[in-house]
Amino acid sequence: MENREQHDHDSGHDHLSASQQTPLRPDAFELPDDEKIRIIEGHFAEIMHTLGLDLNDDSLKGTPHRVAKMYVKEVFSGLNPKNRPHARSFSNHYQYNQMLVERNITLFSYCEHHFVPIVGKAHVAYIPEEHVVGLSKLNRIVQYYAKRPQVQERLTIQIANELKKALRTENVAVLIEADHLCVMSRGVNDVSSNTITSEYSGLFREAQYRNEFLHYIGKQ
Ligand SMILES: Nc1nc2c(ncn2[C@@H]2O[C@H](COP(=O)(O)OP(=O)(O)OP(=O)(O)O)[C@@H](O)[C@H]2O)c(=O)[nH]1
Ligand SMILES: [Zn+2]
Repeated sequence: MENREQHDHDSGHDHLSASQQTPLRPDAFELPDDEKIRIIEGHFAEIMHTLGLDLNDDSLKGTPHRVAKMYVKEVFSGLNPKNRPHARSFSNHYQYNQMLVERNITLFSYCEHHFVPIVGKAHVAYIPEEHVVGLSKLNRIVQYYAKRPQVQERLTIQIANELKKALRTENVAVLIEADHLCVMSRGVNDVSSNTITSEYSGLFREAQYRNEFLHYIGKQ
C-alpha cells in the first residue's frame, strides 16, 4: 500500500518537509492490523515476563493482547492512513468570511520518547475563503494526528497542515496546551508546568488576527 503521507505531498496546501512528517518505515502499511496485534502481543508478553510478572495470573494474562489492541486500534490508530478523517469541504455559500474558532478540543497523544500520555487541549481557527468543513472534522483532524507517538511541535504543525488542505486556505491557526506525563510522573516530576505550541499561517501571521484568536481562547 502506498505511503499516504508522501502521497499527500502532491496537494497544493501541503508544506510538510520530510522532517515534519512522522518518521515511518517505507513498508509501514504492509502488515494488516491483526498481524500487528499478534506481533505486539508477543513482544509485550516478553516485556511483562522480563519485568518478573506472572502471565498466568488471571488479571494479567489478557494484558499483552489488550495493550496490543489498544496500540493498533486506538491510541496509535493515527499511524494508519486508512483512519485519516475524510474532511470533505463544501462551498462557503453563506460567504462567512470572519474567523471560526473551535476551542478546547480534547487532545490525547503519546510522547514518542517515553510512550506515556500527553494530555491537553487544542484550539484551532480559520478564516475561510471558498470552502468550509463540518465542525466535527476539525476535532477529527486533531484526534487523528494526536493518535501517534508524537512530539508536541510536530503534532501542531501536522494539524495545521491538514487544516490548510481540508479548508483550502492558508488562514489557519493552531494552539496546543498540554501536560506531558513524561515530565509530570517521572524524570523531573514537575506537575505544575505545561507546554504551549502554536502555528500561525496566512492572515494569522498578522497581529490583529492572531490577537483576536488568542482573545477567543482566553490567552489574552
Ligand atoms: N521538544 C519536545 N521534547 C519532548 C516532548 N515530549 C517529551 N520531550 C522531551 O524529550 C526529552 C528526551 O530526553 P532524554 O534525555 O533522551 O530522556 P530522559 O533521560 O528520559 O530525560 P528526562 O525526561 O529529563 O529524564 C526529555 O527532555 C522530554 O522532556 C515534546 O513534545 N517536545
Ligand atoms: Zn516523554
